[in-house]
Amino acid sequence: MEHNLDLAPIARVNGTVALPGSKSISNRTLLLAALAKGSTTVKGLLAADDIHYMLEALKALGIQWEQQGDSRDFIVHGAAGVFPVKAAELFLGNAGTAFRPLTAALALSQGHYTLSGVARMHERPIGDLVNALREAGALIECTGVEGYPPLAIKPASYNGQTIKVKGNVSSQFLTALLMALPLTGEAVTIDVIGELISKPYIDITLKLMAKFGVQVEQNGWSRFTIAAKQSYQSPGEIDVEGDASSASYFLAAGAIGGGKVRVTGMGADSIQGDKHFAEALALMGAEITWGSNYIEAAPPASGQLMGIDADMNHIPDAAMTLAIAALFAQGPTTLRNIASWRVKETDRLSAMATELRKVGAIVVEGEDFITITPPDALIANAEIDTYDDHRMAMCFSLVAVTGVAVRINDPQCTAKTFPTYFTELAKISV
Ligand SMILES: O=C(O)C1=C[C@@H](OP(=O)(O)O)[C@@H](O)[C@H](O)C1
Ligand SMILES: C=C(OP(=O)(O)O)C(=O)O
Repeated sequence: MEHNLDLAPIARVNGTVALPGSKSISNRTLLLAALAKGSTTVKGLLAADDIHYMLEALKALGIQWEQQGDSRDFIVHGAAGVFPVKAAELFLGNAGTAFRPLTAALALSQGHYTLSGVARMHERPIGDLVNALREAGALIECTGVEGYPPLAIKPASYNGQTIKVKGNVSSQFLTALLMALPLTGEAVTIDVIGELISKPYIDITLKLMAKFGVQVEQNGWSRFTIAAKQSYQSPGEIDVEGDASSASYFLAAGAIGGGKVRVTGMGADSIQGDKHFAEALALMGAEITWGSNYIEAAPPASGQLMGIDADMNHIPDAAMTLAIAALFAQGPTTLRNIASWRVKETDRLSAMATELRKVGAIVVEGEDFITITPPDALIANAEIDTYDDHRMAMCFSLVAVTGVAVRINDPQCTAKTFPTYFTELAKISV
């Protein structure tokens, strides 16, 4: 089903948005709860495609879980490190946070498993994770193109005391190893080869593992050591924070759109790196107010956002939102160190450059950076393609917040992480 959404100019935004659950925390928590001893109540789970794929995969692997009525609270009955089902075919859409961690956990699970996804998932690299696991004895076949999904996993004896993994394509490979390796019960050291990208996502992984009773000794960003004989134990109950990447659209709307916008469900105490998006917005001049469980954004006192030149490696998802805020800033904005954009839901560097030009921006697309010079006046009624990328749809909706009409093609792609996005945007549009 493809259609488009015409967004009329939004004169002003104002109000509060209760954020949906964090994608990164939801999928990690589900997997850890499934691998733990005991039952875990997961409160405030995100309702979106990426989490649906993880839930269905866990069910196919024999993990029992129940939703509590119509709420977003789920009880997951952990299987103490062993998936009960020893042969399964899993379909994981385009959910990196399901695909990568499940690959590692299943490679250590002594069964026959296949993992596949949508066409784009089969273009997203996974070779660095597959090779790290193979060196430790895992039997994993790339059944299409080497280095990419789909994957077929067979039972194998595992023998890795030291595992090396490259860190420069996706941090999800290290996250996957960290979450899975305690299943072996052996002491293991993970060495990260080369620069690690997207570091704050590793913090989320380690903090959630600790909640489930597994400690990792961290030596900078290059060595992680897991002591022997640790196993996941249910913490009883876990609250999923609001999604900090989803927050970025509303905070940017507040900075651009003439009113105050507050997001609740995560704030200064959040374990998500994307909370730092608010600092980048402050650098552009926005008025930001932090609470322990909320962030609020309003336009600069001067009324004019300023362009910035900044490294965005720590917040690759929320950084896309800054590319749109740049349209309303004075002077150019350069977002650097974002090569990973090319291997996400689409080639985001190329997609962003193409669509920003449609609204009149002058854009330089580098291998790992983008420079956006805003036009004097945005072109109205641009027809924005979204490339099956939820973040492209959510980002470009903000064009309407400056009072310029815009058409968003295939807006339903927000279902990956935020199916109710456009309803929430309408609620703060006044
Ligand atoms: O671990 C995670 O939850 C994520 C890590 C990031 O990916 P990379 O490490 O591939 O940059 C991010 O873009 C993705 O949306 C979620
Ligand atoms: C990169 C993203 O997703 P994934 O978890 O599939 O990598 C994203 O949500 O922007």
